Amino acid sequence: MRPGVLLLNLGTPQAPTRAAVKPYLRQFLSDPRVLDVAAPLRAFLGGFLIPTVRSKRSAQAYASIWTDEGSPLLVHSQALAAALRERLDGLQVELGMRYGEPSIERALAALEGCDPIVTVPLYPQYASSSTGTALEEVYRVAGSAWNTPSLVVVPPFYDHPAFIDSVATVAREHLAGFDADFVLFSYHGLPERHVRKSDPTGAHCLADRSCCDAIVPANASCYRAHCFATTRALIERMGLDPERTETSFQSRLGRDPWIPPFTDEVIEELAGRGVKRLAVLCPSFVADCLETVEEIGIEGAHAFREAGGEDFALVPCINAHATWADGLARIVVDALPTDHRA
Ligand SMILES: C=CC1=C(C)c2cc3[nH]c(cc4nc(cc5[nH]c(cc1n2)c(C)c5CCC(=O)O)C(CCC(=O)O)=C4C)c(C)c3C=C
Ligand SMILES: [Fe+2]
Ligand SMILES: [Fe+2]
Repeated sequence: MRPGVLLLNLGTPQAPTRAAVKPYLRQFLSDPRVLDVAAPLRAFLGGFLIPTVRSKRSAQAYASIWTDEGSPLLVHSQALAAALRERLDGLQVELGMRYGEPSIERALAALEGCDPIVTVPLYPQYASSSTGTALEEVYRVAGSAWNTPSLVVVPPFYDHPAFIDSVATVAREHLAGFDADFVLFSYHGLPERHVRKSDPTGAHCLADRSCCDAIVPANASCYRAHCFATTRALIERMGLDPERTETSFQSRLGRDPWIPPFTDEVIEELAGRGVKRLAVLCPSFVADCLETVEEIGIEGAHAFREAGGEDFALVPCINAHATWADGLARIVVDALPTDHRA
């Protein structure tokens, strides 16, 4: 049988309007892997309160980044799927979004008859609220078919050379002529509780400041450990002075403790410490989206200048850059059973 490829990403509203953002937030925040509280509380917070309160501001933020082709996350993810199709002659490549359209169900229906299906969660670092929930949906849908396909799942690629090279290449191209005096690696944040839950020993993650200094069995699925591993690999690959870099976490939501330090606070502190030319990379996002373009590129840049900084450069995500499309094509081919490789 012929193999297929399923790219997974988060999903995005259909339009930058309150009417479209509200059901998107409702679906997203009703996910027990995202809001991991008792079901009645989740139904109230995620199914009603947060979408109601947040949808107006969120729709305005989406409107500020929307393109003629649509939401950046969807546009870049579709471009990556197309670039992969070109490189994987003969393989069917479909994009499935965890929330909204094109859904995982629709993508798997389009891949009917393909076997195996190489499944690629487009998240470099593992989190239950990103990779975990997308894979749970793939297993549910694929598992309900009469002829269940074989699935080959590409593992988190947080320090894979193809990913690290791509981020470094885009950064080098984008920062040519920008003499950064500090580089910030800003990752999507996560509640601390989620980090602790990913530790099978229950004793390692967040127990002390060095828990993410290396990947060990206890933090093999720890999002924070994966993020720090990405930072270490990028510092080395980009030849940066570690003293002129920092890792921080953005986009926190709600009142639970999220993993520090927080990007918005770090950006202001850096300006206060005399950093003038700040470059920011967002290596937990493979595709540019609300969290990179608006939160960092608009809000972060504004906050940095208000606090005394001079120049701010947001490095774009790897999107459908040729280096990344080449690298991902290699990752897919390497994941195929040997009798399917060209
Ligand atoms: C990079 C991986 C991601 C993790 C891990 C993640 C966890 C997580 N997110 C929320 C809440 C929100 N995230 C939102 C947007 C958003 N999140 C990711 C990725 C991860 N989230 C992306 C790529 C995007 C952008 C989507 C787009 O359309 O561009 C939003 C919606 C936007 C907003 O209103 O701010 C929310 C809400 C939680 C609670 C969480 C972990 C528990
Ligand atoms: Fe998120
Ligand atoms: Fe950890």
